[in-house]
Amino acid sequence: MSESETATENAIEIRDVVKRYAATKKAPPKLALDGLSFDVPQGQVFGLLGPNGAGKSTLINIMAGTVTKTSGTIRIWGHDIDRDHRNAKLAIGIVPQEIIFDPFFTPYEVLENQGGMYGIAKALRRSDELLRAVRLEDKRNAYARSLSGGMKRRLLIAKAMVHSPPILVLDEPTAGVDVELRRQLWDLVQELNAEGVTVVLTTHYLEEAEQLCDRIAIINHGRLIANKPTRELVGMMGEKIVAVTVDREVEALPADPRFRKCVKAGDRVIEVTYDKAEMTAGEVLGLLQDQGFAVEDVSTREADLEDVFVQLTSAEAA
Ligand SMILES: Nc1ncnc2c1ncn2[C@@H]1O[C@H](COP(=O)(O)OP(=O)(O)OP(=O)(O)O)[C@@H](O)[C@H]1O
Repeated sequence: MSESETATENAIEIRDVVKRYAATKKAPPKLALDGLSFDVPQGQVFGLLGPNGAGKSTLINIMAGTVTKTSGTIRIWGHDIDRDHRNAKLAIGIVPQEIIFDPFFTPYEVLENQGGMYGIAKALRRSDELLRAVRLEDKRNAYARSLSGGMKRRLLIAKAMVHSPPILVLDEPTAGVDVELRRQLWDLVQELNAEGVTVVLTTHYLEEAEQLCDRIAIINHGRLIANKPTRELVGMMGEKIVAVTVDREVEALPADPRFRKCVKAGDRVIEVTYDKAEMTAGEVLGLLQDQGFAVEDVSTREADLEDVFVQLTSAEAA
């Protein structure tokens, strides 16, 4: 971080941001962001979630300077992206969704070129250090086109960190990446965060958000519908789910006013969602038995982020 940079408690402040895409021949105008406001506190791993088309990429592209917002303000590390574009840009590193490299550059050259673009003197560049950080030192001089998909993603992260920004934004960092590689990328994100980098990521994998993020904001139709510490969000519903295997095929589902949800989760499996404050798993089983089901097996789980996400986004759609 250079001395000219102003630290604030929030790494990013988003206020009343609206983005309206103009109509094209093929599509009508689209309100992609509808007055979005939230803060990303410094030092956190912050998850930005939402269904397809919610507006996540639009927001990231506005921060990256590739999409112009219609109105509202964004401050990055205290710098307004319109009035102090240069410092705002220096404070953030963005890893885009698509992987684009010139196939004939080596990882080392990709990082050196990026350093040059930021005007970093050759002696001050950290290309080799970054290659080590993303475990690509042995690919230093290979053509970018010969790297695997996961290696390319790691190189993109190194590229976004060339100017040592205090904030790193990753748009779908693990989309289409296998499980082992996903874990490697998670480790990398956690290492960077432990070194003090504030990380913002969008993801479709709710498990990823639940494991990595300190705080999660959910957007839907360009509006904020939740913004809470992950643990609070997951615990929000206080719901529990009990899956009961019964002795025969389920034809008619049992009913009780206290069941939040009751669904058939297999030929002989009934899944009941209930509120821990209202009833216990034992009472659910008792009710099932009263209604003529003999219980063969039972498993329970707490509601997870996926349940919260489905509930919040479907409530909005209703
Ligand atoms: N250049 C554009 N012109 C017109 N409409 C656009 C443009 N880019 C995005 N949109 C529309 O704006 C809305 C938000 O899109 P955006 O890509 O920001 O969503 P997203 O949350 O990132 O979704 P995904 O997870 O699928 O990338 C969508 O309805 C999309 O079709």
